[in-house]
Amino acid sequence: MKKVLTIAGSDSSGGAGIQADIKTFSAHGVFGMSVITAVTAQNTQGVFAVQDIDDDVIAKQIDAIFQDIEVDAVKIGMVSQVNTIKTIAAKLKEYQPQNVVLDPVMVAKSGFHLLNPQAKDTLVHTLLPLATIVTPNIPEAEVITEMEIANLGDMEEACRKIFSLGPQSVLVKGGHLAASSTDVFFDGQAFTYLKSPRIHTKNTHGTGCTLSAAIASNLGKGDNLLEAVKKAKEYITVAIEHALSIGKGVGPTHHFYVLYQKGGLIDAE
Ligand SMILES: Nc1ncnc2c1ncn2[C@@H]1O[C@H](COP(=O)(O)OP(=O)(O)O)[C@@H](O)[C@H]1O
Ligand SMILES: Cc1ncc(COP(=O)(O)OP(=O)(O)O)c(N)n1
Repeated sequence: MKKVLTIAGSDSSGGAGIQADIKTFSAHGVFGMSVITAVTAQNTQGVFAVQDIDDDVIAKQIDAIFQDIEVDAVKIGMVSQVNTIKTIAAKLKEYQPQNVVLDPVMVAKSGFHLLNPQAKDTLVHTLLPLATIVTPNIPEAEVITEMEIANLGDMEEACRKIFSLGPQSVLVKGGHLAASSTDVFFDGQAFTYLKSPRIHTKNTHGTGCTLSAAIASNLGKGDNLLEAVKKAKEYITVAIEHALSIGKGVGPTHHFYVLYQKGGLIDAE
């Protein structure tokens, strides 16, 4: 079985962060592991408190996994502090995992800052160059590139600018566009538009986490970058179509547990 690690924050309500990642990994038939960077008190209405985990405990979680288990892909989500980011970057350089998906989480949909604004430059200059793929949403891409993004042409330009910072590829996500939900993928050679119908739902908590965890799962299973991104886009579209009206606010995406079919276990390589 392929083994995929998420390095991210905990969402107590289970819609985003570590919890969304592990659900996504299970739905993809890969074995999920976690390094927790922060604990949030969060629900469908907002984020109410954050406790960052000490750097040495983050480092020891990473060591515990890599010194024992072969890791096929890593997904990185919420990493709020400068020292957290530096610790993770040092460990990635030490263990050299094959596939690194970086979701540069900055602000939750509720408006809460999950990245300390002072840590932005460290994230951009220390973690981005280590990523196989980086997956900013439009507001995050705007912060990284210091440009406004209003349409697909702007998303292409942002992809180029982010690519020049060192990752192997870039996916600018279109969930914050008004009219469509087209994501733009760039691998340094060509642009690919990943289109999906705009789903009219308020329940989109955890969409970015789910998408990046799905990409990591697919890369861990051996897909090339474009295949991994295309399949992940299909997965998130279905997960949003079946999003759950849980709680009083923005409900979470729904994950499908497809491991058991017709009474048997499907091949979960
Ligand atoms: N209403 C929607 N309908 C269809 N796809 C959506 C919708 N909202 C988000 N998505 C998709 O979900 C994925 C995550 O995007 P986005 O919501 O922009 O990320 P984030 O959660 O980081 O803000 C993207 O593939 C995006 O196109
Ligand atoms: C602990 C934690 N990590 C990341 C996020 C952001 O998740 P995202 O998928 O971008 O979805 P929204 O929260 O913005 O709906 C989070 N909220 N919590």
